[in-house]
Amino acid sequence: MIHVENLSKTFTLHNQGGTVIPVMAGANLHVDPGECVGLVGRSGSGKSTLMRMIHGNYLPAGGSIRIAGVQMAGAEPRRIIALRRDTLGYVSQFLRVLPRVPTVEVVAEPLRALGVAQSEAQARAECLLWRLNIPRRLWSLSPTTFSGGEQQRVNIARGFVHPFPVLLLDEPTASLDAQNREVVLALIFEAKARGAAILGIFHDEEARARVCDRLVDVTGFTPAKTAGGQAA
Ligand SMILES: Nc1ncnc2c1ncn2[C@@H]1O[C@H](COP(=O)(O)OP(=O)(O)OP(=O)(O)O)[C@@H](O)[C@H]1O
Repeated sequence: MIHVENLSKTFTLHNQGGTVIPVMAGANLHVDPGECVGLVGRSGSGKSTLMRMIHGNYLPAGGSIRIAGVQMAGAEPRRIIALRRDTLGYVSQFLRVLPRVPTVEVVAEPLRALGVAQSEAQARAECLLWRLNIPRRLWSLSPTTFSGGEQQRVNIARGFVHPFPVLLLDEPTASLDAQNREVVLALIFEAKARGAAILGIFHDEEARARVCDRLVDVTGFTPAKTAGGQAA
């Protein structure tokens, strides 16, 4: 479902004399349906950068990213938007929402974008908010004033409300207590069981060991390591 081949990335610092920083070269990975792969590597090795390229936020310098058969690198924006709507779910660490939109609508929005009827979208959103222990009295309020852990759970509910075939998870258990962490791990197991291909960054080592089938060390994709034609 996710196929990354010979991917490279450079950042150009336009406000610092156009300095070009190579951060990744020769990155290869794949994630099959029903599999959860964890990205590991020291801080600054490029885990988030790789995830953002796969989500289509960062443009690679070279190489290929195919998701469910679609070539992401260089795809037209409307193709990327369509892929994110149908196929590619993403749970980032931070919730970004429009002010004044009630929490239940924030969670139901991915279903509404797919044309799911309002009543069904709302019911599915409420079910996830209930599973993730967001108090019912908060469902009609905007999540902008919620605690960090509550916002993260709203983000997770939004990412799991539609059975996306591909899921990118950036630290999904980072600010959660033990009980909610178990709920998130259960959601990940359920997604794997229905055949989702999942790529995640988990600093929570125990969570990583429990849900990941394989680990990919991004440190192997740093340009210094791949210089001279060494395989990554
Ligand atoms: N927008 C950007 N502009 C310039 N450099 C960037 C940008 N984003 C990331 N980098 C650089 O790319 C490298 C990889 O960063 P990245 O955030 O992907 O690492 P990471 O492995 O996710 O780190 P951590 O585990 O600390 O979150 C770092 O050296 C970082 O400074």
